[in-house]
Amino acid sequence: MNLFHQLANNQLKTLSLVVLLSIASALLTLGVIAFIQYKLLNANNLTPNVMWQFLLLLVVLLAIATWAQIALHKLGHQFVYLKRCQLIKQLINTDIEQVDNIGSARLLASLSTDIRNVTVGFVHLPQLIYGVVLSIAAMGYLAFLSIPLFGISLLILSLTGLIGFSLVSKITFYIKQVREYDDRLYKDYQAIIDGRKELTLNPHKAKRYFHQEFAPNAQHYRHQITQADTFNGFAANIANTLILALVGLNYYAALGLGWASVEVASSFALVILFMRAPLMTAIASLPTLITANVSIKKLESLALNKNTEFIQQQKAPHPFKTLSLQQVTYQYKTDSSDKAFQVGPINFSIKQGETIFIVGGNGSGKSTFARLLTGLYRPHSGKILLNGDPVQAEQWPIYRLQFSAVFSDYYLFRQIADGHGHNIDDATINEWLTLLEMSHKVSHQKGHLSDTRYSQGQRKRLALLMAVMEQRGCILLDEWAADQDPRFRKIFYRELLPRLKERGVTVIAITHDDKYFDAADRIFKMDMGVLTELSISEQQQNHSIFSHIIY
Ligand SMILES: Nc1ncnc2c1ncn2[C@@H]1O[C@H](COP(=O)(O)OP(=O)(O)OP(=O)(O)O)[C@@H](O)[C@H]1O
Repeated sequence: MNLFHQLANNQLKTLSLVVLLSIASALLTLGVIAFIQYKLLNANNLTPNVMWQFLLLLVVLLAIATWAQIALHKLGHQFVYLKRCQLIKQLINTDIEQVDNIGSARLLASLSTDIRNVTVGFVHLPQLIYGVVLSIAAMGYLAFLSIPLFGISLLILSLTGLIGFSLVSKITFYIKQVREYDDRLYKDYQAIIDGRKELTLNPHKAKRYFHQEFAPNAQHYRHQITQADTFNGFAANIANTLILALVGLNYYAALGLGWASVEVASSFALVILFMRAPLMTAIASLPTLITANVSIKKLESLALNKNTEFIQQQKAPHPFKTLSLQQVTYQYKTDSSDKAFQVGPINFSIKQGETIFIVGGNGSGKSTFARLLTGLYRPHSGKILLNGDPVQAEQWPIYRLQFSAVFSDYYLFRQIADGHGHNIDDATINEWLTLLEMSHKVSHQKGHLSDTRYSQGQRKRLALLMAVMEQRGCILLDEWAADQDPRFRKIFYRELLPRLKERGVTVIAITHDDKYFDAADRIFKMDMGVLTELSISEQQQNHSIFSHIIY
């Protein structure tokens, strides 16, 4: 079983202890039955001494059973904790292209649903282990009591197992479907939460979304889970009926056919009835265990990076001096027959301290180029040379350390840290908060911003603060000024960019602000994935000519 494999690989010692304790607990349970049978059912034996022995047996059983349960619960929760940490580290180490392919809804579904399913599976694992161990031990005891009656029991229990097995494959099928619909429901939740403004303004659209998207998915989910539960209930009822049939058959074989004495038949009935409850609980726990297994497979299907360690920087990267892209191409994957968008072949060279503007129409490939340049996407062909040396496959994590960025879909963290993850001194943070005209609004303590709930323009200023604080050689800004008011836009182009240049920082800014094109040392134009540098004369012409060239 997959769940068991993973557990065994991770926690072999504790798992062995838990299995031993479960066996001991099951054997002790049978010992209690045998004790009742041989000592308490005999009036001559009923002395205080025997009762003390009985009490001692019960106390030992209680202690061992409790120990087994606690050990297994601890083991299960420890496994889930480790799995959760491992998954997050894998996600951090996974290429952004793969993360984009999976999509945030599917990832969130896995991080919440799959982890929860695995947890629930573990909570039920003790019941399964206990039920199976007790049944095996009970069968051994039955064989000891009477071989012919044991033969009948084995036959009936094998039949139960066979029917159960065929039902389990059906239950597994439906549970897999349920998990697929979980993904779809997460997508719907995300659309409804992210699109809440649009849906609030247009209740008809909300109603349509509900009926056409959400409700069918929720109904399919309900259908599949009902099927899974129905088959599981059927499996439990069949097991229950066959066990009761076994009791009747046992009496028939003993008394009707004379295969055993009435005492042996009664002992048989007692053991079988005693075994019934744990066995039924074990069967009832099967769907949760199947679900946990489906979830583990689902987590594996995300194909996250196997590396569960944070990428360690062996040595500091060489300071950025020159960067050059030679014949670099990148093409998106496509599911449809449409030709996927491609950028390149791109030839692009820059030097430290230059201020570069990238201009181009919507969808021309500027943001794709930004991801390629910063190493988030890897070229499909061509070479990237840093300080004259080609970047090798294993060097991408080090290469990325040259850049900090504010992408158009940036995320604003509260932690302020330099490029090595260390705290920044307050004076440097305050200097930039003042330059960004945010010092009256934001405070910070121990490397944390007091808040991040500001206007779009203000949040972007804080994102720029974070990028500058990283103190990397090259800052990439994707339409940073688009959310700024005209006054601050001017400050950005006329004061902040020159200040960064003075400090030797290379700035690559994607922009549509033709009014400030003179703030750039060089301007590149992206058009349908092709990047070309504008000549000096083109750069010196007024912005109306730019609008003609670019748009
Ligand atoms: N994840 C993706 N999968 C497939 N194609 C994509 C993906 N992201 C972008 N594209 C395609 O790449 C093209 C370029 O997108 P990109 O975001 O680079 O343009 P842009 O120049 O930054 O546009 P804008 O100015 O509107 O931000 C788009 O037309 C789109 O078709």
